Amino acid sequence: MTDHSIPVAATADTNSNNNSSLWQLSCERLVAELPEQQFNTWIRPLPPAVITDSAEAGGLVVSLRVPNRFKLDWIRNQYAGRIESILSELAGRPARLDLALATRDSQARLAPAATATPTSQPVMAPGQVLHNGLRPVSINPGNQASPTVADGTQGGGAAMLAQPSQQQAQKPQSPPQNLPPSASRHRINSALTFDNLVPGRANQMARTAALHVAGAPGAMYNPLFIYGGVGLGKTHLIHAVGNALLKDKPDARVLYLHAEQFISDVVKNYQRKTFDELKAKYHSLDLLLIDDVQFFAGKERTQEEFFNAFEALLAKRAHIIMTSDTYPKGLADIDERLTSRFDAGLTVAIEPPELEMRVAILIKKAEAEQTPMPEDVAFFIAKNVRANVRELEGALRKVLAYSRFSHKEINIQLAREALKDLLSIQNRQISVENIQKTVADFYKIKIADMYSKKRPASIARPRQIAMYIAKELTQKSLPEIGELFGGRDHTTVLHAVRKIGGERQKNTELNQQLHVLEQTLKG
Ligand SMILES: Nc1ncnc2c1ncn2[C@@H]1O[C@H](COP(=O)(O)OP(=O)(O)OP(=O)(O)O)[C@@H](O)[C@H]1O
Repeated sequence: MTDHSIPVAATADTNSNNNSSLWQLSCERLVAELPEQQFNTWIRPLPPAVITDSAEAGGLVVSLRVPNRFKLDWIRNQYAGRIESILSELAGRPARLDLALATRDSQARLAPAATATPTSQPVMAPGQVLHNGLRPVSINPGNQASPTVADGTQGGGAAMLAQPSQQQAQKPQSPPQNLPPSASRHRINSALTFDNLVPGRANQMARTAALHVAGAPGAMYNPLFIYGGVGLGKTHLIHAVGNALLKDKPDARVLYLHAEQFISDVVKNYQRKTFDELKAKYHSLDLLLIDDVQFFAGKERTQEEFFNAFEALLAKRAHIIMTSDTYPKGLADIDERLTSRFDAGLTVAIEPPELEMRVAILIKKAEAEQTPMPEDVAFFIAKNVRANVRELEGALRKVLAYSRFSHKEINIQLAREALKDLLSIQNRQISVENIQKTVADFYKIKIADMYSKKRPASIARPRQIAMYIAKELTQKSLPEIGELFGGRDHTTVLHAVRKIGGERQKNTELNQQLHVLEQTLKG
């Protein structure tokens, strides 16, 4: 069902090549990063990954099959996070690793990573698409996941990536376990609901608006435009709306799709000259949930077709919810007649979650894995992993795997060990000095002005922004920060933190600048 390849390819060959070269490129990065012996022991012997694009997972699902339990635990524990971030970076989309034991059948086809041929050796049958929703398979090593089979009737990239294995090709295809029978039609991931979306200040407005739409689509807030940085729960939220509406009205015509799927639909229909089909598909919906519309940038034909669908849907009071990494006016290379329409309903941001919300998310996610998480450990992780919820999940996964692998109970010491790479990277990168330099560069002031007593707004404001970021991204206390800003009083720092934090909620441009600065600092 989630059927396009990486990035959007038209032929089976291109898909396989993209698939394989993405994995090869990641291996090249790992060769450069890891000590030779580690790479040769753990990574080189792996068969090439099978990479599919999964709307449910909100990005790429990278399926790696490992020959034994020991290796599985070790790779999951030591390398999974890094492999995911390399692949995400290379593909320009979130990538999630689905690690599992190789079946006997697939073992026969294991080939060393470094000798991967341009065509991958996938472990799936044609028409099968890896489905792991957003439930990380890797949290549960008891799950010896041969990939769950999802509906592949839409055909397309992922199906074309796969080569049949005798045994699997004969298996009857059953619907994925955690999706309702209609899910393939709606492309909604039933695992992403309001129930398991932790509320907090960071998503308050977006969640409230989304609940409203789910209860009365077509009424208020149409279109609803949700924006925010990576991994903050935008995809989760719009799936939640779809699930809530379908629970109430199972016959509602709802469709979730990633913007790239719309692009690839336009391309397909353009080639086949079947625009009526495109219209029939999109113009008849009651609720369209479309993720990452920033991907429409520079795609004129797509923008035109989306404009038509948009107008048709609004005219019949169908609801449209979009997500993006930036607010409508900040979208580059998208026609203004579209961006102004995006802004015509309600535009809301999702912010990075604050500490308490991060703790609540960790506890909830651990509960879902039937592993109680001591509160002090949740605080420890939440204090150290601030970037976004996806990273928080990654850290949780590491801690759980480490505990399981080492047969030790979860406590702060264990979490510290499990996350030591991550912690050392953070400590290295985010110092107050680094923040001062980055902010000074960004606003084109001298670094010395961070410590000076100068008061013109062009200097005082960046200084306040740097203080705010220092409080957000470091463990320093207010007096310590004040000291590092030319011996200022802690009340000055508190004033800056409150002022910039408050403005951030209302001022989209400032919010955007802060996102850029935070991402830069987090590397
Ligand atoms: N408030 C929350 N409560 C529980 N889980 C959350 C919350 N916010 C995000 N998540 C989880 O974090 C992960 C990333 O969320 P999601 O994919 O929705 O992010 P996104 O904003 O769409 O990111 P991207 O822009 O990279 O696609 C998902 O597993 C999601 O379930």
